[in-house]
Parts: sequence; C-alpha cells; structure tokens
Amino acid sequence: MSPHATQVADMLIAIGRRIDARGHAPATGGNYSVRLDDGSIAITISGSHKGRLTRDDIMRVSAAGDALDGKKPSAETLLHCLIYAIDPGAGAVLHTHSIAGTVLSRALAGQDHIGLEGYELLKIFPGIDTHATRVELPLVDNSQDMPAVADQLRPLLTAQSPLLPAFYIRGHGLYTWGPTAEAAEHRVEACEFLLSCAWEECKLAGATR
Ligand SMILES: CSCCC(=O)C(=O)COP(=O)(O)O
Ligand SMILES: [Zn+2]
Repeated sequence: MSPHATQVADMLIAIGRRIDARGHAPATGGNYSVRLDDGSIAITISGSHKGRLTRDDIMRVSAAGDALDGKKPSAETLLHCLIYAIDPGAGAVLHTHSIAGTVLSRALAGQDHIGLEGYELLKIFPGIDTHATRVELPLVDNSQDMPAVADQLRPLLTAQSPLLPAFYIRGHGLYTWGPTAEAAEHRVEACEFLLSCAWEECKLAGATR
C-alpha cells in the first residue's frame, strides 16, 4: 500500500468505528469509499464489519466498479460509482443502516421521497442557510439488483438542481456524500439525526391522532 492509500484506509477505519459506535453499522451493514486522485475508488470490501475494519478490508476499484486488486468489493459498489459519475464534487461516499431510517422509509410505502422540514440541521446541505425550508430526500425501492437501483436513482439525481448529496433506499439505508470524508461524515450524522427526528414525530403523530 502506498503512504496515501494507507492514510485513506486509516481514515475509513476510523469513520467506521465512529459510525458503528452510533449504531449505524449493524452486522456488516454499510459501505464507505473515497475517490482517489487518479479517478479510481478506495472502497470497503464486501462483508466486512464496518466497525472493525482493517487495512486489508479497503480495496481499489475503477470508476466503473471493476476490482483492481483481486478482492471482492462492496455489493453496492455501483451506487458509489453512480454518485462519483453524477457529482464531480463528490470525494467520499458513506452508506449507513439505522433503525429510524429503516422503519421510517418502510412506513412511507409508495412515496418517492422523505420530506424533512423546519429543522436547524437542514443547514448541513449545500445552499441551505435557514431552518425554514423543506428538503425532499429521494427514496427508492430496495433491490438486490444494483444496476436496477442505479437506474431508479440516476434520473432522480440528475433532475436535481442543486444536487442534494443524499438519498435513501427503502427498508435498507442512507447514502450521503461530500467533497471530503470529513464533510460526508458530518452529513451522515446530520441525516441520521434528521431521520430519527422525523420518525419520532411520525410516532408522536400516530399516538396523538
Ligand atoms: C448484512 S448487511 C447487507 C448488505 C448491505 O446492505 C450492506 O450495506 C453491506 O454490504 P457490503 O457488500 O458492502 O458489505
Ligand atoms: Zn446496505
């Protein structure tokens, strides 16, 4: 591993530990990547526990998702590739699994977005400088067919202006990204916080109805 690759791997290992400590990486769930200077992607291998990553659990794929070092990349590599292809400003992508997001997205059966409105933390998104706004997180159905999931997402993401750096796969998990791994991690924390708030409010509304 080059010194830079080691640095990237150590950064993803540390991020995985923090995400797992928040309960957002259960049972090997989630995957993480960083775009490298040559356009290739450093990504977690498939099936690794993201709270217990080692340097051997980070590998390289091409921009198209082909393995460059003989390891097996994340089953969701194509979604990382889609994000990097659509957003030239994306430098790191993080995918998490949380209880709140999972149940909220399942409660919104048939809906193609998760509406988030009035929250201070919405200011984590680019171009938003007030809580007095509404963000609609694209919500697509889950599938084990990653090209099909990518096909659902591509038109939704390319239609956005400005591009919202997050989406949700129903009953599955959150994808968010940023120019750096640090920015992507802030967005994961904000999005998971917002999804928890939305789910708690949904429950309260049900209880008081
Ligand atoms: C047991 S978690 C189910 C697979 C998944 O959703 C995930 O995020 C992890 O898959 P990977 O191939 O990246 O380990
Ligand atoms: Zn997943």
